[in-house]
Amino acid sequence: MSVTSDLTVIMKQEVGKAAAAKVKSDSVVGLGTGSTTAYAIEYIGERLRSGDLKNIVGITTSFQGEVLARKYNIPLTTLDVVDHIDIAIDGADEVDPQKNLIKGGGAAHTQEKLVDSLAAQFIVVVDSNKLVDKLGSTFLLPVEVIPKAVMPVMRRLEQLGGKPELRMGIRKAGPVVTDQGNLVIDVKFDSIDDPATLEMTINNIPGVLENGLFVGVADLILVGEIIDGKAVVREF
Ligand SMILES: O=C(CO)[C@H](O)[C@H](O)COP(=O)(O)O
Repeated sequence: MSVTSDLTVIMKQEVGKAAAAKVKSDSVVGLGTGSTTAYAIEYIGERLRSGDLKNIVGITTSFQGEVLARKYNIPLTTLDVVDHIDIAIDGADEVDPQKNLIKGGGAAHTQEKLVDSLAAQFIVVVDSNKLVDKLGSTFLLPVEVIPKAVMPVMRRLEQLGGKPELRMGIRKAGPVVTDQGNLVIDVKFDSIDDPATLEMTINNIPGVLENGLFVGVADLILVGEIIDGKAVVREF
């Protein structure tokens, strides 16, 4: 492992721990997806085990989150059963200064947007590499589509100025299939000037389930940074 990736892991751990510390007893907790949120889930599990945290239930956003929640003995519920979520913790692929996000690096953005946007407080956990001045600078925008809609949606995304490509699996011959059984198109936009409009425009294309722009959803961003060789967590 390189020095850079070691530091990234430390930032992710610290920010996950800081988010887990914000969970209160007797609450419903949205559990996001990704390697940073995985640390938050682990630390929530540790707090439950030590007795520091009591009587919480989690709502997961992916198969990955469900496996982790079970591993750390976090009781789970669903949106069929509860009518509110007190706090949600989730990662992001890009965060802009207005707290708008690109998500979906793990192809889980549809369930993530459902859970994160219902939470009274949505906390985003990222390392400092995820901060950008403008969304779309470093990461492609994920769009979940039903399988039959791939080609028409790609053509429409091109008309909108994007360069779409179907997400292919790593160590899998074929496309990535989401937890809902759909496919993901990743789109490069040279410049996302108006994320709110683009989010709505893409979601209006027939066959699109959800895209990875999260505009006006996040309440608090926790950023893991390395300062003078030490991991610190900054909030904004
Ligand atoms: O949106 C997501 C999954 O769909 C993740 O939260 C996002 O990709 C960040 O993941 P990581 O913390 O592993 O960098």
